[in-house]
Amino acid sequence: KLGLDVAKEEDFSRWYQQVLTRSEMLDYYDISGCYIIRPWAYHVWQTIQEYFDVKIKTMQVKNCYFPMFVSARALEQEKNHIEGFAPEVAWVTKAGSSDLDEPIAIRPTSETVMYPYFSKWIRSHRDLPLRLNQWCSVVRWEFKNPQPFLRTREFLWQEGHCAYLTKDDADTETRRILTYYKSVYEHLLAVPMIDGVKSEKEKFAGGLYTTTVEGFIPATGRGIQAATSHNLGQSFSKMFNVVVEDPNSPANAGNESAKLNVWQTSWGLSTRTLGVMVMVHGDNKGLVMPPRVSEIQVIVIPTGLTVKHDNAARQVVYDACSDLVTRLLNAGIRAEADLRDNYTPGFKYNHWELRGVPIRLEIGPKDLEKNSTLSVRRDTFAKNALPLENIETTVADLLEQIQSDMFIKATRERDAGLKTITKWDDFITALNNKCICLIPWCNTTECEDEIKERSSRAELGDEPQDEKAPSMGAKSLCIPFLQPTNPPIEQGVTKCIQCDKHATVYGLFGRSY
Ligand SMILES: O=C(C[C@H]1NCCC[C@H]1O)Cn1cnc2c(c1=O)CCCC2
Ligand SMILES: [Mg+2]
Repeated sequence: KLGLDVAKEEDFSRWYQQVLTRSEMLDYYDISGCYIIRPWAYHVWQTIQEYFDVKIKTMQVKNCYFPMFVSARALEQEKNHIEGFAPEVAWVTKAGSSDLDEPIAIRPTSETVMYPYFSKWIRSHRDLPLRLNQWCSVVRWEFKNPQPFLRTREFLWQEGHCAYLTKDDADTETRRILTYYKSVYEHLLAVPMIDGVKSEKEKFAGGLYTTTVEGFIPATGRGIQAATSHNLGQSFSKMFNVVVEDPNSPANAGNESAKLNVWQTSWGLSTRTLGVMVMVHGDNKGLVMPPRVSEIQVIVIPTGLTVKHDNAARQVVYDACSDLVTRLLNAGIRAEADLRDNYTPGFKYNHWELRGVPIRLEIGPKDLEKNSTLSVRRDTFAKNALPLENIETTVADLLEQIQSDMFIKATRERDAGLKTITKWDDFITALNNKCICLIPWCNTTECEDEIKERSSRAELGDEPQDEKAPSMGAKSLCIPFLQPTNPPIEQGVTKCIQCDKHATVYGLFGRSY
Protein backbone atom coordinates (compact mmCIF):
# COMPACT_ATOMS: atom_id res chain seq x y z
CA LYS A 1 0.00 0.00 0.00
CA LEU A 2 1.23 3.47 -0.80
CA GLY A 3 0.35 5.70 2.17
CA LEU A 4 -1.77 5.45 5.30
CA ASP A 5 -5.51 5.14 5.24
CA VAL A 6 -6.07 6.27 8.83
CA ALA A 7 -5.17 9.55 10.54
CA LYS A 8 -3.09 9.66 13.73
CA GLU A 9 -5.75 11.67 15.55
CA GLU A 10 -8.55 9.45 14.21
CA ASP A 11 -7.53 5.97 15.37
CA PHE A 12 -4.11 6.07 17.01
CA SER A 13 -3.48 2.36 17.46
CA ARG A 14 -4.47 1.56 13.87
CA TRP A 15 -2.34 4.50 12.68
CA TYR A 16 0.62 3.19 14.71
CA GLN A 17 0.29 -0.32 13.30
CA GLN A 18 0.03 0.97 9.73
CA VAL A 19 2.99 3.30 10.06
CA LEU A 20 5.16 0.49 11.39
CA THR A 21 4.17 -2.08 8.76
CA ARG A 22 3.88 0.17 5.70
CA SER A 23 7.18 1.94 6.43
CA GLU A 24 8.69 -1.54 6.64
CA MET A 25 10.00 -1.02 10.18
CA LEU A 26 8.28 -4.10 11.54
CA ASP A 27 6.10 -7.01 10.57
CA TYR A 28 3.67 -9.11 12.56
CA TYR A 29 4.61 -12.66 13.49
CA ASP A 30 2.49 -15.74 13.91
CA ILE A 31 3.11 -15.82 17.67
CA SER A 32 1.15 -13.18 19.58
CA GLY A 33 3.28 -10.47 21.16
CA CYS A 34 6.23 -11.23 18.89
CA TYR A 35 7.27 -9.04 15.96
CA ILE A 36 9.92 -8.94 13.25
CA ILE A 37 12.25 -5.96 13.46
CA ARG A 38 13.04 -5.12 9.84
CA PRO A 39 16.18 -3.30 8.61
CA TRP A 40 14.62 0.19 8.60
CA ALA A 41 14.02 -0.08 12.35
CA TYR A 42 17.02 -2.25 13.10
CA HIS A 43 19.33 0.51 11.89
CA VAL A 44 17.87 2.82 14.55
CA TRP A 45 18.50 0.20 17.24
CA GLN A 46 22.09 -0.27 16.02
CA THR A 47 22.66 3.48 16.09
CA ILE A 48 21.41 3.59 19.68
CA GLN A 49 23.67 0.65 20.56
CA GLU A 50 26.76 2.29 19.08
CA TYR A 51 26.04 5.59 20.81
CA PHE A 52 25.29 4.06 24.21
CA ASP A 53 28.22 1.64 24.01
CA VAL A 54 30.64 4.56 23.56
CA LYS A 55 29.11 6.26 26.61
CA ILE A 56 29.38 3.26 28.95
CA LYS A 57 32.92 2.57 27.76
CA THR A 58 33.85 5.91 29.33
CA MET A 59 32.83 4.22 32.60
CA GLN A 60 34.98 1.17 31.86
CA VAL A 61 31.85 -0.99 31.49
CA LYS A 62 32.72 -4.29 29.78
CA ASN A 63 30.32 -6.10 27.47
CA CYS A 64 29.77 -9.80 28.03
CA TYR A 65 27.21 -12.50 27.42
CA PHE A 66 25.44 -14.82 29.90
CA PRO A 67 23.25 -17.79 28.97
CA MET A 68 19.62 -17.11 28.26
CA PHE A 69 18.56 -20.13 30.37
CA VAL A 70 18.00 -19.83 34.10
CA SER A 71 17.68 -22.80 36.43
CA ALA A 72 14.57 -22.82 38.61
CA ARG A 73 16.83 -22.81 41.65
CA ALA A 74 18.71 -19.71 40.51
CA LEU A 75 15.53 -17.92 39.51
CA GLU A 76 13.79 -18.57 42.83
CA GLN A 77 16.90 -17.66 44.79
CA GLU A 78 15.56 -14.16 45.21
CA LYS A 79 11.98 -14.55 46.41
CA ASN A 80 10.43 -11.09 46.25
CA HIS A 81 12.28 -10.38 43.02
CA ILE A 82 10.21 -13.05 41.39
CA GLU A 83 6.95 -13.40 43.26
CA GLY A 84 5.24 -10.49 41.52
CA PHE A 85 6.56 -11.50 38.16
CA ALA A 86 6.26 -15.30 38.19
CA PRO A 87 3.36 -15.40 35.68
CA GLU A 88 5.57 -13.67 33.11
CA VAL A 89 8.38 -16.21 33.15
CA ALA A 90 8.55 -18.55 30.15
CA TRP A 91 9.81 -22.08 30.78
CA VAL A 92 11.43 -24.78 28.62
CA THR A 93 10.03 -28.12 29.74
CA LYS A 94 10.80 -30.44 26.83
CA ALA A 95 13.59 -31.24 24.39
CA GLY A 96 12.23 -33.04 21.37
CA SER A 97 9.66 -35.50 22.63
CA SER A 98 11.20 -36.03 26.06
CA ASP A 99 10.50 -33.97 29.16
CA LEU A 100 13.36 -32.22 30.90
CA ASP A 101 14.04 -33.43 34.44
CA GLU A 102 14.00 -29.84 35.63
CA PRO A 103 12.15 -27.02 33.81
CA ILE A 104 14.48 -24.27 32.65
CA ALA A 105 13.40 -20.60 32.56
CA ILE A 106 14.17 -18.25 29.70
CA ARG A 107 15.71 -15.09 31.15
CA PRO A 108 13.20 -12.29 31.77
CA THR A 109 16.15 -10.25 33.10
CA SER A 110 19.53 -11.48 34.25
CA GLU A 111 20.03 -10.58 37.93
CA THR A 112 19.57 -14.19 39.02
CA VAL A 113 21.72 -15.44 36.11
CA MET A 114 24.65 -13.17 36.83
CA TYR A 115 24.82 -12.67 40.57
CA PRO A 116 25.84 -16.19 41.56
CA TYR A 117 28.92 -15.47 39.41
CA PHE A 118 29.42 -12.06 40.94
CA SER A 119 29.64 -14.00 44.21
CA LYS A 120 32.21 -16.36 42.71
CA TRP A 121 34.31 -13.70 40.98
CA ILE A 122 34.26 -10.92 43.58
CA ARG A 123 36.42 -12.14 46.46
CA SER A 124 38.35 -9.00 47.44
CA HIS A 125 37.63 -5.29 47.41
CA ARG A 126 40.34 -5.17 44.75
CA ASP A 127 37.91 -6.95 42.44
CA LEU A 128 35.68 -3.88 42.65
CA PRO A 129 34.19 -2.10 40.89
CA LEU A 130 32.82 -4.75 38.54
CA ARG A 131 30.91 -3.22 35.63
CA LEU A 132 29.27 -5.56 33.10
CA ASN A 133 26.70 -5.03 30.37
CA GLN A 134 25.07 -7.32 27.88
CA TRP A 135 23.12 -6.64 24.71
CA CYS A 136 20.57 -9.40 24.41
CA SER A 137 16.90 -10.24 24.21
CA VAL A 138 14.66 -11.18 27.13
CA VAL A 139 11.29 -12.89 27.29
CA ARG A 140 8.36 -11.81 29.44
CA TRP A 141 5.09 -13.57 28.79
CA GLU A 142 3.00 -10.45 29.26
CA PHE A 143 -0.75 -10.89 29.25
CA LYS A 144 -1.86 -7.30 28.77
CA ASN A 145 -2.55 -6.57 25.10
CA PRO A 146 0.75 -6.45 23.24
CA GLN A 147 1.87 -3.28 21.46
CA PRO A 148 4.69 -3.34 18.91
CA PHE A 149 7.97 -2.13 20.48
CA LEU A 150 6.19 -0.95 23.67
CA ARG A 151 4.99 -4.25 25.14
CA THR A 152 6.28 -7.40 23.43
CA ARG A 153 6.92 -10.91 24.69
CA GLU A 154 10.51 -10.81 23.50
CA PHE A 155 12.45 -7.59 23.23
CA LEU A 156 16.02 -6.46 22.64
CA TRP A 157 17.70 -4.43 25.33
CA GLN A 158 20.90 -3.84 27.15
CA GLU A 159 21.14 -4.69 30.82
CA GLY A 160 23.98 -3.28 32.86
CA HIS A 161 24.97 -4.84 36.19
CA CYS A 162 27.66 -3.30 38.41
CA ALA A 163 29.13 -3.91 41.87
CA TYR A 164 30.80 -1.27 44.06
CA LEU A 165 32.44 -0.96 47.46
CA THR A 166 30.34 1.97 48.66
CA LYS A 167 26.80 3.31 48.40
CA ASP A 168 28.24 6.59 47.15
CA ASP A 169 29.88 4.89 44.16
CA ALA A 170 26.58 3.17 43.34
CA ASP A 171 24.62 6.41 43.71
CA THR A 172 26.99 8.30 41.42
CA GLU A 173 27.00 5.72 38.65
CA THR A 174 23.26 5.09 38.82
CA ARG A 175 22.75 8.76 38.00
CA ARG A 176 25.46 8.85 35.35
CA ILE A 177 23.78 6.04 33.42
CA LEU A 178 20.48 7.90 33.64
CA THR A 179 22.06 10.93 31.95
CA TYR A 180 23.11 8.62 29.10
CA TYR A 181 19.53 7.31 28.79
CA LYS A 182 18.23 10.86 28.69
CA SER A 183 20.68 11.72 25.92
CA VAL A 184 19.77 8.62 23.86
CA TYR A 185 16.24 10.02 23.73
CA GLU A 186 16.99 13.74 23.54
CA HIS A 187 20.15 13.80 21.42
CA LEU A 188 19.49 10.82 19.10
CA LEU A 189 15.69 10.43 19.00
CA ALA A 190 14.75 14.12 19.52
CA VAL A 191 12.30 13.09 22.27
CA PRO A 192 12.21 15.09 25.56
CA MET A 193 12.37 13.20 28.84
CA ILE A 194 11.58 14.01 32.48
CA ASP A 195 14.09 12.40 34.81
CA GLY A 196 13.33 11.56 38.42
CA VAL A 197 13.00 8.86 41.01
CA LYS A 198 10.24 6.23 41.13
CA SER A 199 7.89 6.05 44.09
CA GLU A 200 8.30 3.20 46.60
CA LYS A 201 5.35 1.49 44.93
CA GLU A 202 6.69 1.80 41.39
CA LYS A 203 10.38 1.15 42.03
CA PHE A 204 12.08 -2.18 41.23
CA ALA A 205 10.97 -4.20 44.27
CA GLY A 206 14.39 -5.79 44.80
CA GLY A 207 16.27 -2.51 44.94
CA LEU A 208 16.97 0.54 47.09
CA TYR A 209 15.64 3.07 44.60
CA THR A 210 14.87 3.37 40.90
CA THR A 211 15.69 6.42 38.81
CA THR A 212 13.87 6.79 35.52
CA VAL A 213 13.39 8.84 32.39
CA GLU A 214 9.71 9.34 31.62
CA GLY A 215 8.38 10.15 28.15
CA PHE A 216 5.02 11.44 27.01
CA ILE A 217 2.87 10.47 24.01
CA PRO A 218 0.80 13.57 23.14
CA ALA A 219 -1.53 11.62 20.84
CA THR A 220 -2.85 9.55 23.74
CA GLY A 221 -1.91 11.81 26.64
CA ARG A 222 -0.15 8.90 28.30
CA GLY A 223 3.19 8.79 30.06
CA ILE A 224 5.69 6.07 29.26
CA GLN A 225 8.60 4.69 31.28
CA ALA A 226 11.44 5.06 28.81
CA ALA A 227 14.45 3.58 30.71
CA THR A 228 15.40 2.85 34.32
CA SER A 229 18.61 2.85 36.35
CA HIS A 230 18.48 1.26 39.80
CA ASN A 231 20.62 1.48 42.87
CA LEU A 232 19.98 -2.08 44.08
CA GLY A 233 21.55 -1.36 47.46
CA GLN A 234 22.86 -4.50 49.17
CA SER A 235 19.74 -6.66 48.92
CA PHE A 236 20.96 -8.75 46.00
CA SER A 237 24.51 -9.04 47.38
CA LYS A 238 23.02 -10.37 50.63
CA MET A 239 20.84 -12.83 48.76
CA PHE A 240 23.62 -14.00 46.48
CA ASN A 241 26.38 -13.66 49.05
CA VAL A 242 28.55 -11.18 47.16
CA VAL A 243 30.96 -10.24 49.96
CA VAL A 244 34.38 -8.63 50.32
CA GLU A 245 36.46 -7.71 53.36
CA ASP A 246 35.90 -4.09 54.23
CA PRO A 247 39.17 -2.29 53.49
CA ASN A 248 38.15 0.61 55.73
CA SER A 249 37.36 -1.42 58.80
CA PRO A 250 40.20 -1.74 61.35
CA ALA A 251 41.29 -5.38 61.41
CA ASN A 252 39.80 -6.61 64.70
CA ALA A 253 41.10 -9.57 66.75
CA GLY A 254 43.27 -11.78 64.57
CA ASN A 255 43.24 -10.93 60.92
CA GLU A 256 39.43 -11.08 60.67
CA SER A 257 38.14 -7.83 59.22
CA ALA A 258 34.53 -6.78 58.78
CA LYS A 259 32.72 -8.39 55.89
CA LEU A 260 30.95 -6.06 53.51
CA ASN A 261 28.14 -6.85 51.08
CA VAL A 262 28.85 -4.99 47.85
CA TRP A 263 26.57 -2.19 46.59
CA GLN A 264 25.02 -2.92 43.22
CA THR A 265 23.33 -1.15 40.32
CA SER A 266 21.40 -2.43 37.32
CA TRP A 267 20.11 -0.47 34.35
CA GLY A 268 18.11 -1.20 31.20
CA LEU A 269 17.06 0.39 27.89
CA SER A 270 15.11 -1.56 25.31
CA THR A 271 13.60 -1.48 21.80
CA ARG A 272 10.73 0.41 23.45
CA THR A 273 12.86 3.39 22.33
CA LEU A 274 11.75 2.74 18.74
CA GLY A 275 8.05 2.81 19.60
CA VAL A 276 8.39 6.09 21.49
CA MET A 277 10.22 7.67 18.52
CA VAL A 278 7.47 6.62 16.06
CA MET A 279 4.61 7.70 18.31
CA VAL A 280 6.05 11.11 19.10
CA HIS A 281 7.27 12.14 15.64
CA GLY A 282 5.05 10.26 13.18
CA ASP A 283 2.37 12.13 11.21
CA ASN A 284 -0.38 11.35 8.69
CA LYS A 285 2.11 10.79 5.90
CA GLY A 286 3.97 8.19 7.99
CA LEU A 287 7.26 8.07 9.89
CA VAL A 288 9.30 11.18 10.59
CA MET A 289 12.85 9.99 11.24
CA PRO A 290 15.26 12.06 13.34
CA PRO A 291 18.26 12.59 11.00
CA ARG A 292 20.79 11.22 13.50
CA VAL A 293 19.20 7.76 13.44
CA SER A 294 17.82 7.51 9.89
CA GLU A 295 19.52 4.94 7.66
CA ILE A 296 18.86 7.23 4.71
CA GLN A 297 19.15 10.94 5.52
CA VAL A 298 18.72 12.27 1.99
CA ILE A 299 16.89 10.71 -0.94
CA VAL A 300 17.67 12.21 -4.38
CA ILE A 301 14.88 11.87 -6.95
CA PRO A 302 14.99 12.73 -10.67
CA THR A 303 12.00 14.80 -11.73
CA GLY A 304 10.71 17.09 -14.48
CA LEU A 305 11.34 14.46 -17.19
CA THR A 306 8.56 14.18 -19.75
CA VAL A 307 8.08 12.32 -23.01
CA LYS A 308 9.70 15.38 -24.64
CA HIS A 309 13.03 14.40 -23.12
CA ASP A 310 15.04 11.83 -25.07
CA ASN A 311 17.22 9.18 -23.43
CA ALA A 312 20.27 11.42 -23.54
CA ALA A 313 18.45 14.15 -21.61
CA ARG A 314 17.20 11.60 -19.09
CA GLN A 315 20.70 10.20 -18.65
CA VAL A 316 22.04 13.70 -17.88
CA VAL A 317 19.54 14.05 -15.05
CA TYR A 318 20.15 10.53 -13.71
CA ASP A 319 23.91 11.13 -13.73
CA ALA A 320 23.42 14.42 -11.89
CA CYS A 321 21.46 12.52 -9.21
CA SER A 322 24.21 9.93 -8.87
CA ASP A 323 26.90 12.61 -8.74
CA LEU A 324 25.00 14.44 -6.01
CA VAL A 325 24.70 11.24 -3.97
CA THR A 326 28.43 10.61 -4.33
CA ARG A 327 29.22 14.12 -3.12
CA LEU A 328 26.94 13.73 -0.09
CA LEU A 329 28.32 10.28 0.77
CA ASN A 330 31.85 11.65 0.59
CA ALA A 331 30.75 14.29 3.10
CA GLY A 332 29.52 11.59 5.50
CA ILE A 333 25.84 12.09 4.71
CA ARG A 334 23.78 8.92 4.23
CA ALA A 335 22.28 9.58 0.79
CA GLU A 336 20.67 7.45 -1.88
CA ALA A 337 19.15 8.11 -5.30
CA ASP A 338 15.82 6.59 -6.32
CA LEU A 339 16.39 5.98 -10.03
CA ARG A 340 13.73 3.29 -10.42
CA ASP A 341 12.34 3.87 -13.88
CA ASN A 342 9.03 2.13 -13.23
CA TYR A 343 7.72 4.69 -10.73
CA THR A 344 6.68 8.34 -11.12
CA PRO A 345 8.32 11.04 -9.00
CA GLY A 346 5.06 11.48 -7.11
CA PHE A 347 4.97 7.81 -6.22
CA LYS A 348 8.55 8.07 -5.00
CA TYR A 349 7.79 11.15 -2.88
CA ASN A 350 5.08 9.19 -1.03
CA HIS A 351 7.31 6.12 -0.73
CA TRP A 352 10.08 8.02 1.06
CA GLU A 353 7.76 10.27 3.08
CA LEU A 354 6.12 7.13 4.46
CA ARG A 355 9.58 5.98 5.56
CA GLY A 356 10.29 9.35 7.14
CA VAL A 357 13.48 10.21 5.21
CA PRO A 358 14.45 13.65 6.56
CA ILE A 359 15.34 15.38 3.26
CA ARG A 360 14.25 14.85 -0.33
CA LEU A 361 16.30 16.50 -3.09
CA GLU A 362 14.57 16.80 -6.46
CA ILE A 363 16.67 17.25 -9.58
CA GLY A 364 15.30 17.94 -13.10
CA PRO A 365 16.45 19.65 -16.30
CA LYS A 366 15.33 23.07 -15.05
CA ASP A 367 17.21 22.62 -11.77
CA LEU A 368 20.35 21.69 -13.67
CA GLU A 369 20.07 24.83 -15.79
CA LYS A 370 20.21 26.80 -12.53
CA ASN A 371 22.77 24.44 -11.00
CA SER A 372 20.41 23.90 -8.08
CA THR A 373 18.23 21.23 -6.48
CA LEU A 374 14.86 21.54 -4.75
CA SER A 375 14.99 20.37 -1.13
CA VAL A 376 11.87 19.24 0.75
CA ARG A 377 12.04 18.71 4.55
CA ARG A 378 10.07 15.72 5.81
CA ASP A 379 9.20 17.31 9.17
CA THR A 380 7.70 20.56 7.84
CA PHE A 381 7.45 19.89 4.06
CA ALA A 382 9.21 23.26 3.59
CA LYS A 383 10.66 23.52 0.09
CA ASN A 384 13.85 25.36 -0.75
CA ALA A 385 15.92 25.62 -3.95
CA LEU A 386 19.53 24.95 -2.92
CA PRO A 387 22.55 25.80 -5.09
CA LEU A 388 24.53 22.66 -5.88
CA GLU A 389 27.61 24.63 -5.00
CA ASN A 390 28.52 23.78 -1.38
CA ILE A 391 25.58 21.41 -1.27
CA GLU A 392 27.41 19.19 1.24
CA THR A 393 27.56 21.93 3.86
CA THR A 394 24.06 23.18 3.11
CA VAL A 395 22.56 19.70 3.50
CA ALA A 396 24.61 18.92 6.61
CA ASP A 397 23.38 22.15 8.20
CA LEU A 398 19.81 21.41 7.14
CA LEU A 399 19.96 17.96 8.76
CA GLU A 400 21.16 19.53 12.01
CA GLN A 401 18.38 22.10 11.75
CA ILE A 402 15.78 19.37 11.29
CA GLN A 403 17.14 17.38 14.26
CA SER A 404 16.95 20.41 16.52
CA ASP A 405 13.56 21.59 15.21
CA MET A 406 12.11 18.11 15.81
CA PHE A 407 13.31 18.22 19.41
CA ILE A 408 11.90 21.72 19.92
CA LYS A 409 8.54 20.72 18.44
CA ALA A 410 8.33 17.53 20.53
CA THR A 411 9.28 19.51 23.65
CA ARG A 412 6.59 22.10 22.95
CA GLU A 413 4.00 19.34 22.51
CA ARG A 414 5.16 17.60 25.70
CA ASP A 415 5.01 20.87 27.64
CA ALA A 416 1.49 21.48 26.28
CA GLY A 417 0.47 18.15 27.84
CA LEU A 418 2.24 18.72 31.18
CA LYS A 419 0.18 20.59 33.78
CA THR A 420 1.09 21.73 37.28
CA ILE A 421 -2.13 21.13 39.21
CA THR A 422 -3.06 21.76 42.85
CA LYS A 423 -6.80 20.99 42.89
CA TRP A 424 -8.26 17.47 42.59
CA ASP A 425 -11.00 18.39 40.10
CA ASP A 426 -8.50 20.11 37.84
CA PHE A 427 -6.39 16.93 38.00
CA ILE A 428 -9.24 14.78 36.66
CA THR A 429 -10.04 17.34 33.98
CA ALA A 430 -6.39 17.46 32.89
CA LEU A 431 -6.14 13.65 32.71
CA ASN A 432 -9.23 13.59 30.51
CA ASN A 433 -7.70 16.27 28.35
CA LYS A 434 -4.80 13.94 27.60
CA CYS A 435 -2.37 15.55 30.01
CA ILE A 436 0.04 14.30 32.63
CA CYS A 437 0.24 16.28 35.83
CA LEU A 438 2.69 17.55 38.42
CA ILE A 439 0.75 17.47 41.68
CA PRO A 440 1.64 18.26 45.32
CA TRP A 441 1.73 14.82 46.97
CA CYS A 442 2.37 13.27 50.38
CA ASN A 443 4.48 10.54 48.71
CA THR A 444 2.74 7.65 50.48
CA THR A 445 1.76 4.38 48.81
CA GLU A 446 -1.74 4.30 50.18
CA CYS A 447 -2.38 7.76 48.75
CA GLU A 448 -0.89 6.64 45.43
CA ASP A 449 -3.34 3.72 45.39
CA GLU A 450 -6.19 6.12 46.15
CA ILE A 451 -5.18 8.42 43.30
CA LYS A 452 -5.15 5.49 40.86
CA GLU A 453 -8.51 4.29 42.13
CA ARG A 454 -10.22 7.67 42.14
CA SER A 455 -8.91 8.62 38.69
CA SER A 456 -9.96 5.45 36.89
CA ARG A 457 -13.05 6.01 34.73
CA ALA A 458 -15.22 3.62 36.75
CA GLU A 459 -14.78 5.98 39.69
CA LEU A 460 -15.61 9.08 37.74
CA GLY A 461 -19.37 8.61 37.75
CA ASP A 462 -21.18 10.99 35.46
CA GLU A 463 -18.21 13.21 34.60
CA PRO A 464 -18.29 14.06 30.87
CA GLN A 465 -16.02 11.42 29.44
CA ASP A 466 -14.22 11.23 26.14
CA GLU A 467 -15.62 7.81 25.28
CA LYS A 468 -12.14 6.71 24.21
CA ALA A 469 -10.56 7.84 27.51
CA PRO A 470 -8.80 4.76 28.82
CA SER A 471 -10.50 3.42 31.92
CA MET A 472 -7.12 3.11 33.63
CA GLY A 473 -6.32 5.33 36.58
CA ALA A 474 -3.36 7.65 36.91
CA LYS A 475 -0.11 6.09 38.14
CA SER A 476 2.84 7.89 39.66
CA LEU A 477 5.43 8.15 36.87
CA CYS A 478 8.23 9.69 38.91
CA ILE A 479 9.19 12.35 41.43
CA PRO A 480 11.05 14.72 39.10
CA PHE A 481 14.54 15.76 40.13
CA LEU A 482 13.57 19.21 38.91
CA GLN A 483 10.72 20.16 41.27
CA PRO A 484 8.27 22.90 40.19
CA THR A 485 8.62 26.13 42.14
CA ASN A 486 5.50 27.85 40.86
CA PRO A 487 3.95 27.45 43.37
CA PRO A 488 6.62 25.84 45.54
CA ILE A 489 5.78 23.13 48.08
CA GLU A 490 5.83 24.74 51.48
CA GLN A 491 6.77 21.90 53.80
CA GLY A 492 4.21 21.63 56.59
CA VAL A 493 1.83 23.95 54.77
CA THR A 494 1.06 22.74 51.23
CA LYS A 495 -1.60 20.02 51.20
CA CYS A 496 -1.48 16.77 49.22
CA ILE A 497 -3.92 17.03 46.31
CA GLN A 498 -5.61 13.76 47.26
CA CYS A 499 -5.49 13.18 50.98
CA ASP A 500 -5.02 16.61 52.55
CA LYS A 501 -1.98 15.42 54.50
CA HIS A 502 1.06 17.59 54.05
CA ALA A 503 2.57 17.40 50.60
CA THR A 504 6.31 16.75 50.59
CA VAL A 505 6.98 16.59 46.84
CA TYR A 506 5.53 17.27 43.44
CA GLY A 507 4.75 13.90 41.87
CA LEU A 508 4.39 13.39 38.12
CA PHE A 509 1.19 11.40 37.63
CA GLY A 510 -0.64 10.26 34.51
CA ARG A 511 -2.26 7.48 32.60
CA SER A 512 0.54 5.41 31.15
CA TYR A 513 1.62 2.48 29.02
O1 LIG B 1 14.12 -6.15 35.07
C1 LIG B 1 13.93 -5.61 36.12
C2 LIG B 1 14.99 -4.85 36.84
C3 LIG B 1 16.25 -4.53 36.04
N1 LIG B 1 16.69 -5.59 35.18
C4 LIG B 1 17.95 -5.30 34.50
C5 LIG B 1 17.85 -4.04 33.70
C6 LIG B 1 17.32 -2.90 34.51
C7 LIG B 1 16.09 -3.24 35.27
O2 LIG B 1 14.96 -3.33 34.43
C8 LIG B 1 12.60 -5.72 36.83
N2 LIG B 1 11.82 -6.87 36.31
C9 LIG B 1 10.83 -6.61 35.41
N3 LIG B 1 10.09 -7.60 34.92
C10 LIG B 1 10.31 -8.90 35.30
C11 LIG B 1 11.31 -9.22 36.22
C12 LIG B 1 12.10 -8.13 36.75
O3 LIG B 1 13.01 -8.32 37.57
C13 LIG B 1 11.61 -10.63 36.65
C14 LIG B 1 10.62 -11.67 36.22
C15 LIG B 1 9.85 -11.36 34.96
C16 LIG B 1 9.44 -9.96 34.71
MG1 LIG C 1 6.59 -5.74 33.18
